[in-house]
Amino acid sequence: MIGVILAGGESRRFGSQKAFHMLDGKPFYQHIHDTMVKSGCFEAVVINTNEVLASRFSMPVIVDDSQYAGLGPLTGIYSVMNEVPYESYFVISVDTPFITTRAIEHLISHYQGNITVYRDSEQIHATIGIYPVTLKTMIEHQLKTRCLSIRQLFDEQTKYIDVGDIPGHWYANINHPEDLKGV
Ligand SMILES: Nc1nc2c(ncn2[C@@H]2O[C@H](COP(=O)(O)OP(=O)(O)OP(=O)(O)O)[C@@H](O)[C@H]2O)c(=O)[nH]1
Repeated sequence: MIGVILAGGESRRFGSQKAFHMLDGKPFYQHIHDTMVKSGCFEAVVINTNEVLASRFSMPVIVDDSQYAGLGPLTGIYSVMNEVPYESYFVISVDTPFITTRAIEHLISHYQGNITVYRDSEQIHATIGIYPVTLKTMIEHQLKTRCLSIRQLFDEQTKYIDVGDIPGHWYANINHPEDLKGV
């Protein structure tokens, strides 16, 4: 499985690029990268971003396919599927810096070839999820037709795993600076 850190968004709500926001001496993206590597679950862990941000990372990145630049997370997933062909991809948004190895391992333990994502009582965490490569054609179709919601990929086979299975608020999604308070 390939670990994918999606880090090509605009961070409008946060006010500055979340990927580089420092938390305990490390930028968000580095926290997630270190946790994914530490989990030992991945053949490779890749950062995916847009052309503008690419040079700001301290490690090699996969840049969004220029045909679909600026279209959101689906562009990121599609670009990685193209550049790093593999069976499946564990996708994590860069604004989820508290992810733990336990949470990663738990989701993987439920994966049986269909989309597998976390959810809580209020929302589905589509960007803490596993996506098989078999979706690539459908993702490209969605990009071409500008159906840009990841949820559009979900079907009756999609598996939802409760975040409560793993204690803690490791799934906190940091969209605004205030979201960091009390985590
Ligand atoms: N590679 C890539 N990642 C993206 C793109 N758009 C969003 N993302 C990532 O997808 C995840 C979810 O993004 P959002 O929360 O929807 O948007 P955001 O740009 O981070 O923040 P806002 O501008 O405040 O909506 C984040 O990790 C983003 O970095 C894109 O066009 N390309």
